[in-house]
Amino acid sequence: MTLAALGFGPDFAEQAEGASVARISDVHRDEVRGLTGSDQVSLLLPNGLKLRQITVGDWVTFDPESGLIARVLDRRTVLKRGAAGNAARAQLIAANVDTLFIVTSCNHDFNLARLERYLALAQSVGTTPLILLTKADDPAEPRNYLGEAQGLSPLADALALNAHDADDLARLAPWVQPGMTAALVGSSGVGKSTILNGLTGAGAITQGIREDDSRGRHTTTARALRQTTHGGWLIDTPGMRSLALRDTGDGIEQVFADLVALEPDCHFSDCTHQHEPGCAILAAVDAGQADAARVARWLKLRAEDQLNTATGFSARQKQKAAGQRPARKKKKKR
Ligand SMILES: Nc1nc2c(ncn2[C@@H]2O[C@H](COP(=O)(O)OP(=O)(O)OP(=O)(O)O)[C@@H](O)[C@H]2O)c(=O)[nH]1
Ligand SMILES: [Zn+2]
Repeated sequence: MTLAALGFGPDFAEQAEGASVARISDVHRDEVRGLTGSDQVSLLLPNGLKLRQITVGDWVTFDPESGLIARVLDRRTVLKRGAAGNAARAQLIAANVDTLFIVTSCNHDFNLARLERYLALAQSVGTTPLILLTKADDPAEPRNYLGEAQGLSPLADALALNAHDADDLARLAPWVQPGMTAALVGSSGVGKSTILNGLTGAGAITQGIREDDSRGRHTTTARALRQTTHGGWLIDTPGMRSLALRDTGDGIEQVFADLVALEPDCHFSDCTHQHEPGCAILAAVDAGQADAARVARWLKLRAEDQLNTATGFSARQKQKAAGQRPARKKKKKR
């Protein structure tokens, strides 16, 4: 396997300046592992680098003698969420992800608001979203889930599949070719492990570690970078029960671009689109051009993002306040 097949590119090579590099494959409380293309290595954190500052998918330079990490290379993309119990503190989920596989199933898990949340997350970090609807083989479900998911946003496509079916899974091959990285997100029980096992050809070995969490629930806690049979990479992010948005304002604007475009037509510049006279959004709802439920989901998502982002006072906001262009914007254009 080559470094290029692991996703290493000229942007990382330039930063590494010839030092030994590894891609982080596993982050556990007591062990960090990486892949170098030829080896799997055990890595140590230097003083000053905290476990929560690195994540699966990261590229690092390290000392091959000691295994000590020297530096974490600037990420192309990074997925994060509000930490459990404290939404304003960011928790890293995965780095250098090209495609976000947003997994839901054709049953009670299917939830438009949650899908919009994940779409906003994908857009805000510049990863390509793909909605995967599992359990499409369930005969008890007459609802047109695929149609509803495809209708959510022109930014995202959706596929319906049976995660146990090899031919269905083979349709995901274009997103997991050598050098490419996809990450699975979605609620517990929707089929992420089934997709991971199917695409990596692994059985019980990569079944993840099930541990009792504090609430006595069983959740897969292993988060890892695994190679698929197509040569590319897949990151599972199990046990993500909640997804608190922070710092995804850009993504929300893109997912609801049609509504955002109407805002300048509101009579009041600080219109909340809830009761004001002359509101262009309410007018669009009345005229049947906008869906009231979708407008409500948009306002709720935006309020949540603003709250979490403001309390955290992110680096990006600071940059914005200082009149600088956030670095992330530039990267999206590649
Ligand atoms: N019939 C059918 N069953 C599926 C499908 N996908 C997953 N399942 C089943 O649904 C259950 C949950 O699937 P998992 O793959 O463990 O779900 P998960 O998303 O990894 O769940 P966590 O590890 O808790 O995050 C298992 O019993 C799977 O066999 C599908 O497409 N069709
Ligand atoms: Zn308005």
